[in-house]
Amino acid sequence: MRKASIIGKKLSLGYTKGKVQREILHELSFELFSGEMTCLLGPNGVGKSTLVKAILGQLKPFEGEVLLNEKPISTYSNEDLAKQLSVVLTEPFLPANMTVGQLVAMGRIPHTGWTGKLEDRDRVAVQQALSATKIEYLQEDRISEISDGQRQKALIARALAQDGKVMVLDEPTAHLDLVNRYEIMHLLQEIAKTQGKSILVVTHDLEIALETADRFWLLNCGTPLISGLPEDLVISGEINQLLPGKKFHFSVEKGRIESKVQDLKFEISGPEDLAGWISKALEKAGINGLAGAIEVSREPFLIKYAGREFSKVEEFILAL
Ligand SMILES: Nc1ncnc2c1ncn2[C@@H]1O[C@H](COP(=O)(O)OP(=O)(O)OP(=O)(O)O)[C@@H](O)[C@H]1O
Repeated sequence: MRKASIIGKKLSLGYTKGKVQREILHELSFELFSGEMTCLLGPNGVGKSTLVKAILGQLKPFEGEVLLNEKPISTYSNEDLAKQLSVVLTEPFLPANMTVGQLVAMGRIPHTGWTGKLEDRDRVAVQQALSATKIEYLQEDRISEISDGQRQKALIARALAQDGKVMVLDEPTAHLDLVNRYEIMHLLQEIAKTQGKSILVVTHDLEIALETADRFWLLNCGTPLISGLPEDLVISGEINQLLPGKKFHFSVEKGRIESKVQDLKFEISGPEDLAGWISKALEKAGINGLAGAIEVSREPFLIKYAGREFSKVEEFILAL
């Protein structure tokens, strides 16, 4: 039986300026389950951070309520909230001289108070967090002297040391390279599974989220929040809510976003995956159509066109 740590009930959210209320999100309902990493996706400005603020109890809803472990979030004291919810923000201020170990120990503040005096159980929690994020070896290093990916892991470790059931991360992979982006998202999914946490990640990284997330929340203007397994949303086509324009769609076969008209412009015979890459390169080169068919083979890779053969897409494009 799945357990929801956070439940949103008909939430209407927005901001008040003077006496004017500006509603951003209308009557959203959702459940954030334990043991899962949920990715929240949606276009810029749709209200993802606004929703996160409400989930963290930082923004009072115009209507509806957020329940944390079945109790309205508004009834929790700040101290109790800090024991239940941990947050990793995009660009937090970090004192450069602090070591990774000290940073992670800060996660224990809700348990130790501001004196920061660690008891044995706090030290155990810090070590467990360093070990879960695989950064024990960085414990004595200064945070100004480690890489962006390592710093991100240290921030995740701090949130883990806090030991709440719910972890919320706002774009934790922004500024990271591809390998680090995969690594961080895999790590978060593993933590959700093994430690039974509810992890909510706000991200624009659709392809990595597809690989790693247990669940997607899709947010779009004026529509209810869509929650489901990423695979179900791909199969049903609901994933295209993220690409509302006419230009792009999500290719179910290729598992990535592509231009809708791309494959129609060229007549390419041969393996479909290779044809897709050739078509993409031609389009990028500004070639909108060709008279005659292109033939492509895999081993050896050869493009045949108008009686000539090319072993690289670049040579082919130069010859056109
Ligand atoms: N403190 C605020 N006061 C008033 N309006 C705000 C405030 N914060 C955000 N907004 C407005 O709420 C809307 C949603 O913003 P929000 O930051 O939640 O979007 P987002 O989906 O997180 O965007 P992005 O993907 O660009 O981070 C925007 O129109 C924004 O201008």
